[in-house]
Amino acid sequence: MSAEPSLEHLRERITRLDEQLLSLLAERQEVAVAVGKFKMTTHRPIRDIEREKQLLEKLIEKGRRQSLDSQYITRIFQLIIEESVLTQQALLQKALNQAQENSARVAFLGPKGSYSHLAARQYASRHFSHMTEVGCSKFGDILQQVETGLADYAVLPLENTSSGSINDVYDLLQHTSLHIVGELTVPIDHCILVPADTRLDDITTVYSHPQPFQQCSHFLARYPHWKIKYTESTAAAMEKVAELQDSQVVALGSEAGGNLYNLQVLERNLANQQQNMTRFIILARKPVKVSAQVPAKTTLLMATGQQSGALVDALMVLRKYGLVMTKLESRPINGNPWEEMFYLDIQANVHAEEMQQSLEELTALTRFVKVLGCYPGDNVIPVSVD
Ligand SMILES: C=C(O[C@@H]1C=C(C(=O)O)C=C[C@H]1O)C(=O)O
Repeated sequence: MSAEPSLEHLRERITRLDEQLLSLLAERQEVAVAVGKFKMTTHRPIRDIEREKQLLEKLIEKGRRQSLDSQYITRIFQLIIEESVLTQQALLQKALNQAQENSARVAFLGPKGSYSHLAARQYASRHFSHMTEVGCSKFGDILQQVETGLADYAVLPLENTSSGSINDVYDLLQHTSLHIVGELTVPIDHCILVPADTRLDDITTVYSHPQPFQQCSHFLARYPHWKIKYTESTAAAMEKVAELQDSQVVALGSEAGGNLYNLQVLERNLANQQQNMTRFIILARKPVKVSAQVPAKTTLLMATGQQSGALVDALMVLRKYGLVMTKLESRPINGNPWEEMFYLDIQANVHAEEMQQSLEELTALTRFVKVLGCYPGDNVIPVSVD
């Protein structure tokens, strides 16, 4: 009689396989770094879409023969390739900017566990071997820490796919002396975090930052009796809920953050948009050079005159030079009622000929233009095979 393998035995096998996967991922990443070094000396672009397509095609084919779903293979390898591309980008950037920082002081919103904290950690893991965390309680303080030299980098959320632009941050950018040196897009999965066993119907009070409340407004509309309490960050909400230990009082925030406060997930994936993501920017006192081998983004701040068609005229300059604008945002100018400041993200390196020509023409055409920063784009658009 052959005995069925025990659950324990099966789980041991899974654990061993996961460890092997991990070692293989680390080995692949090492090879990607070697490829990055090769590209550095041969001046080849980091991304090779054709190679990625061929890889994926073969993997899907081989996977199919082993009964693995093509969507599953695609998702996994898109993620692996993204990590490989971003690691190579960071390598080139470090060499170009002769960055010798092994350690950096990074300022972000909130105590440990906030989304900004998770973003800061993610950025630091790719760029520095050690990060000193500088948690701040206000967006303005984050910039000030770096402006005054108490920190080296500022991490700020700029826009979210559910709630749109974060206006307070845009307004602060008008007055900062710092430069944008990087961007980072982080998936945001809002969860109801609880200190003890509870049911949704038993909840009376929810703590969080205004942003998650906005991003989860459809879900929250189902529980109109819940009392909404604002905190300065999601981490501050978790801290509060962990301290109160009342099963009727919960926080809205990330699972990873909740783990740090021993809170459990009662409900997840609560944002209005299925793909809820926040784009963060990284700022420093000195601008960075962006290698011509990596995709660059340039962010401009611009005030046009108020004559008819002033904005159209400015945008026509971009069209003339074939520049792609990925974002246009307008914000009021403090003290000048009804006047607007425009923020433009352009897919180009500030040193590219067409960008320099555009800047020259925009300077002549508008009241004010300032380059807020030129930085490597982190949006690695995944290849797919149809
Ligand atoms: C590793 C390389 O760099 C990039 C990353 C790839 C990968 O991780 O498989 C494939 C192609 C490139 O876009 C490479 O060129 O081979």
